[in-house]
Amino acid sequence: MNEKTTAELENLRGLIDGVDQQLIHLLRKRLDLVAQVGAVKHGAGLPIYAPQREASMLAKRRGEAQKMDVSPQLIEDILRRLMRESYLNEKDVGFKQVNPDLGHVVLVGGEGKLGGLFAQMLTLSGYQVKVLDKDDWCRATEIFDGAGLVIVTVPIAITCSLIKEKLTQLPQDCILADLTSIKGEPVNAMLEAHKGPVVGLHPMFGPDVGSLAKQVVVVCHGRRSQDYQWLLEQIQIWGARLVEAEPERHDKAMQLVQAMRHFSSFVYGFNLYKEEADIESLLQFSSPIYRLELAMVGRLFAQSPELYADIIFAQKESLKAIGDYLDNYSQALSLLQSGDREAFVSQFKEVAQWFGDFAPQFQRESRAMLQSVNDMKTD
Ligand SMILES: C=C(O[C@@H]1C=C(C(=O)O)C=C[C@H]1O)C(=O)O
Repeated sequence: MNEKTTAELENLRGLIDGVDQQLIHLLRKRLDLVAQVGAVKHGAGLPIYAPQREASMLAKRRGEAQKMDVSPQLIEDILRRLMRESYLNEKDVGFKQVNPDLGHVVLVGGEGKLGGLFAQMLTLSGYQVKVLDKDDWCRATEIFDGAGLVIVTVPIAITCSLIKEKLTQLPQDCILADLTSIKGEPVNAMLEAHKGPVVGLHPMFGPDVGSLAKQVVVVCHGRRSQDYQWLLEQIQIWGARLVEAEPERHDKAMQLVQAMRHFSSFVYGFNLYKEEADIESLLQFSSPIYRLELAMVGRLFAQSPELYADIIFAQKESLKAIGDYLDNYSQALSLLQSGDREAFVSQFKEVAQWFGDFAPQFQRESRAMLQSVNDMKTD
């Protein structure tokens, strides 16, 4: 590089640094305004997450960006990231308490990660939370006395027996709820053990989400839904979206969404291990989609084997879904073995047609994810 180029670059880079510094000031200003919105909403008992405001704001900013020859997608990406920050900051002000007259809440298994998240959200909403974990059963009568809500969040394998054996003497009008990732058997066990209000919940996210905004919680109604309506409202104030489902329909979906999905991620990792793959060099050669796939598989092995065993072994019907997958794999493999390229292409088209509009939708969604995977690269 000659001196002139160096000087020119230095000058321009100095100007860019200045713009970036202004951005930090603007970000600070925006965070302060959002905090004020948070305080107003908290006072009025409104959830922070306001999807309609977001949609109309994004539409306006996209239009304005376009007029200034700035990519609409760029401003949308930036604003979405900023809005995520807004939800995280909500924890500083706490949440409206929908039912101030409720007695205390007991979290059975509250020392687990998901239990911990619910304990935190309930405490931030003004409820008194007591945790009952493995070693506390000797004090159970005292802990349950006066409880308005009991939430069971123990490993799936022991959920039903624990409910049937240990939760039969709860206060009459106390709400009994669970967070188990299957719903049929736990909801039945709760209905059997307790004659008061019962509701099954399944948070469709892990305990490491920073905020519940936009997350989904499945609700399976048990009994006396008017008595736990406030709890559903409370969860919505945390920003989550509720999806009501019959336990059977939920459990059937879980055979694919959880058991089959996690099991095939497990097999993917198992196969890499058996093949003695060199992850370092695979990463070097990987396209962003492959890296994303490795991230999905790798994160499984960063978590508890017991948790995944619980999820995969939860329903014996999942064996059928997983067996079907193996059959379909073999069938597709035989296409390959027969060298019938035409047949493969026509099978591909048939599946693509079945995906319909979802296929291009998933392509758009993954494009954004792949770009952020690429942004994360540092070497
Ligand atoms: C700040 C608000 O709350 C949330 C955060 C937003 C933001 O960061 O711009 C927009 C909408 C809400 O989801 C608001 O309602 O204006």
